[in-house]
Amino acid sequence: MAFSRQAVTDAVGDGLLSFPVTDFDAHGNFDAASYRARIEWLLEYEISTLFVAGGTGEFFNLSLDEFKEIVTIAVEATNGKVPVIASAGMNAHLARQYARIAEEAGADGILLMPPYLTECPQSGLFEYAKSVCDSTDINVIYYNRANGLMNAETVKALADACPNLIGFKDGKGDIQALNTIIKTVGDRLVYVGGVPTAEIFAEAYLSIGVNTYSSAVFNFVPEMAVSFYKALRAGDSETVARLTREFFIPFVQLRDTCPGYAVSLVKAGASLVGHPGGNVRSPLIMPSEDETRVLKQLIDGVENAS
Ligand SMILES: O=C([O-])C(=O)C[C@H](O)[C@@H](O)C(=O)[O-]
Repeated sequence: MAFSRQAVTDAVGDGLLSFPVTDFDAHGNFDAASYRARIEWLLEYEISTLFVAGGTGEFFNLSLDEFKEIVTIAVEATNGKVPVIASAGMNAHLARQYARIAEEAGADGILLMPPYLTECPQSGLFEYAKSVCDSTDINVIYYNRANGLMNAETVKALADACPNLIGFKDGKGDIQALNTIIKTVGDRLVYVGGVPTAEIFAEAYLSIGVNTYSSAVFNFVPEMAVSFYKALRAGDSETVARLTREFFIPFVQLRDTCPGYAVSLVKAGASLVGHPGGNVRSPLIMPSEDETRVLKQLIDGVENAS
């Protein structure tokens, strides 16, 4: 852990958050050299925190050994420039193992994913998250998504019980529920916008006090992603509206044609801009040639405009 708890909290709560894809070679194996080069490239841009092996990094498709290598490389390549957060999840037992690996590799925290597959009562979600928080000294950010949605009372109880819980990442986009959580728990936690293609929600997030979001498109249009974030925070609504119209709305339309494209299109985009990371692993699939052509036009559009 290279940063103090306060420094990690500040970084996660203010600035653009990068969620790199994970590099695979032509045989589908983790490609360490390519991944290291990707992290070094992304660090040339203005980001506040690096979240490795996240959803966009195909956490759900990685072995424990690959996870360990990914976190180790990310910590080395980042070299204390920004905090590194790695994921943890699947079930409480495995999540504690991921947290231990992340901590030993020098990560500053974990993004705790919802439990795998099963429906969960609020008290069970509380126990799941608390057992992981209790097992580690590093910071924890809970990812509120899918079957793991917590209500305001559960988040509040968790924040009271776990001093190392520093943040709450929304992955649902239910503004009423998120606003209730923020107003109930207050500034004890930092709040992160984290729906797929979070930029499409960024204005709504900001209006209720969520200053940061995870950017997957930062993987292939980093300059534009940083410009969008800066325009948002500076109140430049004209730039925000233009980029939303010209890039994010058509991107989200393409994304919504196939489940999993929030990740697959990002991998395709990385290849298109000369930073290939191989193909996604199943159960995800890569976009077709026609879809990749549409994506290329969107990328060319923002690159020509900047
Ligand atoms: O784990 C992840 O990759 C994410 O939380 C989500 C993405 O970065 C999402 O916000 C996006 O697609 O922009």
